[in-house]
Amino acid sequence: ATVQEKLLERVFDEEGTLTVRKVTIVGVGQVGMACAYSIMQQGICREIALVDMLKDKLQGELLDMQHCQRFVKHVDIQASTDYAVTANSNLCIVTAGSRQKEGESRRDLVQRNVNIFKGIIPQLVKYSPNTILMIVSNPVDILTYVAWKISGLPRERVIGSGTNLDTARFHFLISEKLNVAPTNVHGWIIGEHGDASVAVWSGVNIAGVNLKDLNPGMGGKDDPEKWEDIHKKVINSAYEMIKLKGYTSWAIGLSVAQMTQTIIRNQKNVHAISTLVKGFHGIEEDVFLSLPCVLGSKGVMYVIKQTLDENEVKQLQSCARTMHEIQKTLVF
Ligand SMILES: NC(=O)c1ccc[n+]([C@@H]2O[C@H](COP(=O)([O-])OP(=O)(O)OC[C@H]3O[C@@H](n4cnc5c(N)ncnc54)[C@H](O)[C@@H]3O)[C@@H](O)[C@H]2O)c1
Ligand SMILES: O=C1N[C@](c2ccsc2)(c2cccc(Nc3ccc(F)cc3)n2)CC(O)=C1Sc1ccccc1Cl
Repeated sequence: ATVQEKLLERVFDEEGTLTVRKVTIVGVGQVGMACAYSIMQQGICREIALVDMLKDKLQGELLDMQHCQRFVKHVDIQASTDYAVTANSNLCIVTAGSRQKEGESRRDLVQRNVNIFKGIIPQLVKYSPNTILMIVSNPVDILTYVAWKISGLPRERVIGSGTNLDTARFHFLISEKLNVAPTNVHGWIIGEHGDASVAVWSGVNIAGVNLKDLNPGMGGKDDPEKWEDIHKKVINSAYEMIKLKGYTSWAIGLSVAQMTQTIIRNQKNVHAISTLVKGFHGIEEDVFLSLPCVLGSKGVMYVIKQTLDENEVKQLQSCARTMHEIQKTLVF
């Protein structure tokens, strides 16, 4: 087998780049507007459609975005509570959802968001049957599975933002420790987005130098340099931000804009995104978790077949079982 065949599991053959470039964002809250602003500011697409339930907030955000036109490359922005405004989108980003209520169980939150998705996903597919769906709403891995089931779209066109943000925070924290730019820190957080994510320490490298070769205890309990604290900080800093400012927006906005650019421009960059992982690393269930994927204008082109150590595989399979258990209780 060639290196490419050993490295990449093909999901589908590419069909070339897009002509019309339109992105829809559902949910104009803190995250949705950070995504919209980042995408506009980077001139990634020609049209942006905003959808929400709240008419006034929608109208207010539309005006504010339109008043940016003097400062950015031209982009047509439309907003409506009517999904017709989303027609012919290449990518629909879903940030709509409701937050966990005080003392609410995760399962109840999920069922509430499933009910919200039943009102959103079919509308998006009705007006843009060829769209890619990118789910950001939490719990993102389960809601990406729910969007896939409700939409009936092929697996390559339904993705979740997954651990793309977790991995970006991971790179930043390692860059601070090593005094090397985050873009030159290579390594992946995979599996479930959030608290139960899996840091692939065996793959963290700078210029191809594996840090674990320099410190075999890296990521473990008895590591004198306590590198595992970096992964813990990826998780704890999210809670710290919620405590300090009540939400998070800027990093997730830029993380989503980066993936949007890869898709709209068919750039084939690799991102850790939530995708159907059945068949990978011994996972047998229909669950969505994050693995490094090659993204293009038609969605997931390849999944990277990473070499994981026994502990990393065990953690990933545990995430898969958790997802499957919760998915079994959902009512569509
Ligand atoms: N995946 C990640 O890395 C990540 C990071 C940060 C936040 N998030 C998630 O993003 C989601 C949004 O966070 P936020 O801070 O923007 O919340 P928010 O409450 O500020 O915004 C949510 C928006 O969704 C809208 N909405 C609710 N139900 C709707 C429906 N049925 N149709 C259309 N719009 C609807 C609301 O009106 C609101 O404007 C949350 O689930 C949050 O957990 C995910
Ligand atoms: O930066 C965040 N902020 C959120 C947030 C934003 C507005 S309200 C909560 C966050 C922060 C902290 C915990 C948490 N947990 C959660 C779990 C399941 C849910 F359905 C919803 C939220 N979510 C949403 C979220 O996913 C993130 S990234 C994140 C969270 C926890 C651990 C690691 C990372 Cl990289």
